[in-house]
Amino acid sequence: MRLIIRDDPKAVAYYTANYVRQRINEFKPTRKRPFVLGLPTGSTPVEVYWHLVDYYKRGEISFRHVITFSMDEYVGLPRSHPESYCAFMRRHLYDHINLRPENVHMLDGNADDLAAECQRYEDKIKEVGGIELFLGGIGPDGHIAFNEPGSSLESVTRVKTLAYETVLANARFFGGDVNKVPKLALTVGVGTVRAAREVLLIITGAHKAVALAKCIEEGVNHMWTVSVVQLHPSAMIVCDEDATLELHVKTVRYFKSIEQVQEQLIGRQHIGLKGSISKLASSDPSGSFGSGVLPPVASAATNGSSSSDASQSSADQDEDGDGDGSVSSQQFSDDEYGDAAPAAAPAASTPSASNIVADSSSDTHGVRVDDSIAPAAPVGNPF
Ligand SMILES: O=P(O)(O)OC[C@H]1O[C@](O)(CO)[C@@H](O)[C@@H]1O
Repeated sequence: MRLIIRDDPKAVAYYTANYVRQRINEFKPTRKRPFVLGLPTGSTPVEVYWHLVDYYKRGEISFRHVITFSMDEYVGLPRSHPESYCAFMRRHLYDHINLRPENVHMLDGNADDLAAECQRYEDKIKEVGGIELFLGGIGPDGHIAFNEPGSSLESVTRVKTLAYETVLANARFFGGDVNKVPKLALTVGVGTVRAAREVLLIITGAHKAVALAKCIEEGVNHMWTVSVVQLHPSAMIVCDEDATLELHVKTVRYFKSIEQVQEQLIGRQHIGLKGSISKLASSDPSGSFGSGVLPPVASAATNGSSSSDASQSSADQDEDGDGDGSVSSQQFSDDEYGDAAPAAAPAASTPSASNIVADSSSDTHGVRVDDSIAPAAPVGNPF
């Protein structure tokens, strides 16, 4: 497992969005070989989504051949309700990028047969070849998706009763009224997340510090379902300093030093995704640590790829999947099948990462944008 520690939630979002962009672009998805992405709701990923929207609008990424699966959904809440996870995903991401509607998968918490709906979801994930990257958040009680304490670590998509702690935590989205928070949800299982080829968790805030400590410093335990990432061969947690408050100093130093040593010994340019290493830095032919003084971890502004190295911009993706290489930027914006993908929101209503303001009192999952450029947030007609 890798633990990436950044100063604050903004830097966490920036790192994570860059990582997702690089993973998708490096994968070079095609129609025949799409990139399958699992996505969370909650306040933590909001700024990640706005960065991704921003990258899409700048032509640095395409979602044309990306298939998404949302992690969970409340039971019984109409999809048109602003706090349904369907509405949330549309508001913050889906309505602003070029995902094909048929590639967007969400659980239906109003299905007549909830068990059948969960089975349908699992079947669909298998049908598309499994999830390549599962982006996840956690609750303060250490749940991943809505897999509350005590969930089977082998669980798959199912109906779950929410823990009181989760209901309390989510009451802020329902005017602070716990009675308005749905008590049941559909959620992918712990096993569903584990089956993904890569898991990336974002954890911010002091209120999640105990959960992070349980996840990293103690054993795999169904009472802290996030701890299952210890068993995953390709898992990464990106957290902020506040979330490390309950970790031992030694643990924090250890994970920070890994990043620093790698940068000094290998060089940022030689460290690929998933921590892969192409070669050692030529500036240190002896392979030694030199003076032993480690360079500081770079700030968020220099982390990840720059827009110019956008890991083979999405324009490099082979649109028809026949392996014949790149497409032009014109092809990039066309819809080859005429089945108009969700149009990008007009510039005036586009969320911009640079305009994001922390606002824990807002009802927009703790983040708001300058009203003059806030997304129109069309909600209602679910995919
Ligand atoms: O990011 P927040 O607002 O703390 O919420 C995290 C929550 O969102 C979820 O992703 C629910 O979908 C859970 O993992 C967790 O309960």
